[in-house]
Amino acid sequence: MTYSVKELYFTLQGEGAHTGRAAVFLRFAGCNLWTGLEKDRASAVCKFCDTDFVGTDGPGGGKFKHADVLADAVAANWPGDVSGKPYVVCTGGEPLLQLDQTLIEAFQERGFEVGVETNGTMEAPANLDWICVSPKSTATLAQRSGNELKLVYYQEDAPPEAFQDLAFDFFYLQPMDGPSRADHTAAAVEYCKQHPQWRLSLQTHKLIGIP
Ligand SMILES: C[S@@+](CC[C@H](N)C(=O)[O-])C[C@H]1O[C@@H](n2cnc3c(N)ncnc32)[C@H](O)[C@@H]1O
Ligand SMILES: Nc1nc2[nH]cc(C(=O)O)c2c(=O)[nH]1
Ligand code: SF4
Ligand SMILES: [Mg+2]
Repeated sequence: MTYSVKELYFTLQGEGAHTGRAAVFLRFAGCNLWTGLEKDRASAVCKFCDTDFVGTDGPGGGKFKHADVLADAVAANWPGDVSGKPYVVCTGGEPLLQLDQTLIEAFQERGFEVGVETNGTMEAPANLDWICVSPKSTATLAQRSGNELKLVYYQEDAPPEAFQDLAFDFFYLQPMDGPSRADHTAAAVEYCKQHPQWRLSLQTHKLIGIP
């Protein structure tokens, strides 16, 4: 299968339970909840996306005709002279439109742990090492278990109470970025103080200006 990749780069995981961990970010092109075009944002299921996932023109992006070729490109982005377990975060766009067991195995054969950032509308492959689900508005949640549930807050159609009983190890609220980020942050802080099951996830890469 051919994989369409927007960009591929080495950075630190900025969000959630693995915040601060070195990782290769593999951003797949395309999403099932928004076209990625500004003209369609207001009518999309997911209206607050902070990411350009259209096309294959980003750094390290392109079309990869085989899992081994893409896994080699990811491995080439992991520096050879560092200690610790290599980690790849598959994101997008919606990675589960493309990420399959074959590609995950190809990463693992090269020594990588494999994480995913998904909107949860499709079930995740069974061989992933880390599953982060971030539910969106009215979209039906198919992937209802995993390692972390990271809810962008505040979404009128997706309150934390709708997810608090699902089978995840960690529950995070991530303030919605945009013009009202400060208000969303204050509201998330207050919710976490009142409901300690939930922890705050800040987008730390934005705070320090790394990708
Ligand atoms: C761009 S999405 C790609 C992965 C997948 N489509 C998803 O939505 O989880 C990566 C992460 O950024 C979060 N995100 C997107 N837009 C955001 C925003 N405006 N503020 C805070 N987090 C946002 C998503 O909820 C998700 O956890
Ligand atoms: N540094 C960094 N950490 C991230 N964690 C999740 C991200 C994403 O866009 O999926 C992201 C991202 O875009 N950059
Ligand atoms: S589901 Fe994820 S990639 Fe798709 S529009 Fe929403 S935040 Fe962006
Ligand atoms: Mg991002």
